[in-house]
Amino acid sequence: MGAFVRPAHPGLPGDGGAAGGLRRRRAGGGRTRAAGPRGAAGGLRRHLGRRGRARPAVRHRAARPAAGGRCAVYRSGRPGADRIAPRQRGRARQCPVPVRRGLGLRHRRLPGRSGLRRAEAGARHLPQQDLVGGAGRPRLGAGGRRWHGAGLHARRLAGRHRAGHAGGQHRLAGGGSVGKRHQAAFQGEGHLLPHSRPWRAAGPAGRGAGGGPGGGAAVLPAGPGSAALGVGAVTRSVTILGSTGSVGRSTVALLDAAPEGRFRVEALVANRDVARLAEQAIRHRARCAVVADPACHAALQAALAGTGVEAAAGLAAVEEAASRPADWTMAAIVGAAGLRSTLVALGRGGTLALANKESLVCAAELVLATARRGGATLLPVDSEHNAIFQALHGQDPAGVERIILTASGGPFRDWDLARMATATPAQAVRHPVWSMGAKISVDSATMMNKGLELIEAARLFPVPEPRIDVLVHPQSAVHGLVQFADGSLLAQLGTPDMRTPIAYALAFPERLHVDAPRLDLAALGRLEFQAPDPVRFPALRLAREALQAGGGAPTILNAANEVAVALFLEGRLGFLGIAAVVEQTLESLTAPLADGLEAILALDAEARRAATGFAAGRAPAC
Ligand SMILES: NC(=O)C1=CN([C@@H]2O[C@H](COP(=O)(O)OP(=O)(O)OC[C@H]3O[C@@H](n4cnc5c(N)ncnc54)[C@H](OP(=O)(O)O)[C@@H]3O)[C@@H](O)[C@H]2O)C=CC1
Ligand SMILES: CC(=O)[C@@H](O)[C@H](O)COP(=O)(O)O
Ligand SMILES: [Mn+2]
Repeated sequence: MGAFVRPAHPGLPGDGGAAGGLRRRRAGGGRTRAAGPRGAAGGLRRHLGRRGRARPAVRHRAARPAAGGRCAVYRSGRPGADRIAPRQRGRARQCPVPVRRGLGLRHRRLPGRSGLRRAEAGARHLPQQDLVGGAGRPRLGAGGRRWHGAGLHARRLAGRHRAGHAGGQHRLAGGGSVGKRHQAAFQGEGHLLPHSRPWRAAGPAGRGAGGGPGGGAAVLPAGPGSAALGVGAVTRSVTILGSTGSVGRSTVALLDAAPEGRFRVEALVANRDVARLAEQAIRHRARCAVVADPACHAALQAALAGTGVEAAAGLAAVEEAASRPADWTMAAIVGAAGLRSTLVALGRGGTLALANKESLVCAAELVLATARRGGATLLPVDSEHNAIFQALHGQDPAGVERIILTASGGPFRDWDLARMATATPAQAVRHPVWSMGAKISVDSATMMNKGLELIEAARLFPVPEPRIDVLVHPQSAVHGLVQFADGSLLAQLGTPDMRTPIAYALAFPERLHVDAPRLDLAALGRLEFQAPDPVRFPALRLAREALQAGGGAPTILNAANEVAVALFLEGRLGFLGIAAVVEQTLESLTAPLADGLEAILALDAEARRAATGFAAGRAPAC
């Protein structure tokens, strides 16, 4: 179908061949043709079998020594070819917009944020954190309304998970049901269906967007009975999971700016930043404040003594905080460490604003099924997904042809591979546009962030993977685009300030006033777009391949990446080693779609062990 192009990959001494492993395995190391439309995913797919098919256990493959390799790029062979059939792969497409270089726009960073934060959810923490089988398991669905899912998405989920949901009519926001038109138009992963009617305003808090009794659609905009909040006079209760981080603090800043009485804080959760957590909790008179690290409990108790704010610590306390009734919950814990609390919040209904993309990457089906079961409304906060969500607002999904995620290109956008091999943590977290936590900043530097976002988009939106593109856009003014059947391209633009997408989720379907700098297009002058470089940024390809492979591959990808990023930040792995370790881990393990939380966490832990081993086997700082 598509022409097959092989640009030379210079490789590097000690580079683990991050650019070529899966394909090398498939192609036998030689020059080959693309393996048909699904070519890029063939390596993983062959091991995984049909997506979602139950297999007894994780399989290990013997570790192969990685070697520098060459990288394949697939390009669509004819104009519009990748637009025709959902299953065709038109990858790394040439950007139709002329490419220009050299213009930058700096994001006004949040005051007080240091550039280099530790990786809170890194390799060292997560497996030990009692994520598997620990105390306080989420009460998934307990007390929640039953999901009567039988529509397109419901059936797909039920097919992959033996979750026991059956029968009934899957209702969309606005009271409609998933129709044949949707099924015909979207055969992909998408679960966030904008309704063909304009989305409606909020109903009683705590109710899902299911549209009526027995509803409970997961990632839907408001319908009757929706938990979407609006900005009316009623006080809304808010919980922030990860309140001390970059997203958490932007969320608190919106609460600070809101009129008195508009929002009330139920719970705030952090890992170890007692001082900031206590300050936030006291200022907003939170009902409770929780640190995940039990070692910080005494300090938190001391900081909150006499304030009336309840202090708690440990994983069970984090989940208890997430289970408290709140109209709106921000999921902004970094990494898969945020999965359990995200599930707990979704399981009790209400609105969940999702920043924690890793949860969706490692456990999409479970997250979405839990949201449906709980009757929760899931609103995307990640800037690109929020932009696309805005562009989809009121649109008929049948008319959506393609979605485009923009990427800044990160701090190493113009670096060659030899220079990237020398990149330090301090350089990697210095994002050219956004001010963010350390982990996501490194992800931006490798472009794994865009890979995770690709998977996130495929899970959220009714557009299959081949019709999700990534374009490097250094100004980060255009956050996401949707292309429609009539050729229209709708985009959301704004200055790079997370308060804007968070506010959209906080007030949805209305809008809050946000004191973010306005985008000055005349000052900006021009917008540049270019195709990502798959040789210098193999992580994006790995994520696409994991998405195509399905099964447990995205879980493995995410876990290996978290390990590799944490080791990089600790100075124990070179920058190029991040993608190499992820690739080696993906090659070494095969797994079907994990069925249920414990299986997902077991696979996550297995991938972390494998990734740690691969990283240890590399020369220092490679
Ligand atoms: N930053 C951004 O602009 C964007 C971020 N995101 C996503 O949002 C999430 C958060 O990112 P960001 O705010 O940058 O991250 P930060 O590192 O800045 O903040 C992470 C937050 O999570 C807390 N935390 C870390 N580990 C745990 C744990 N095991 N249990 C409970 N709390 C924990 C931290 O607490 P403490 O401070 O005590 O360590 C902190 O509050 C990530 O998934 C990221 O991908 C998505 C889009 C944009
Ligand atoms: C703000 C946000 O959503 C981040 O995910 C951001 O997009 C990261 O920048 P990159 O585009 O460089 O990954
Ligand atoms: Mn993003």
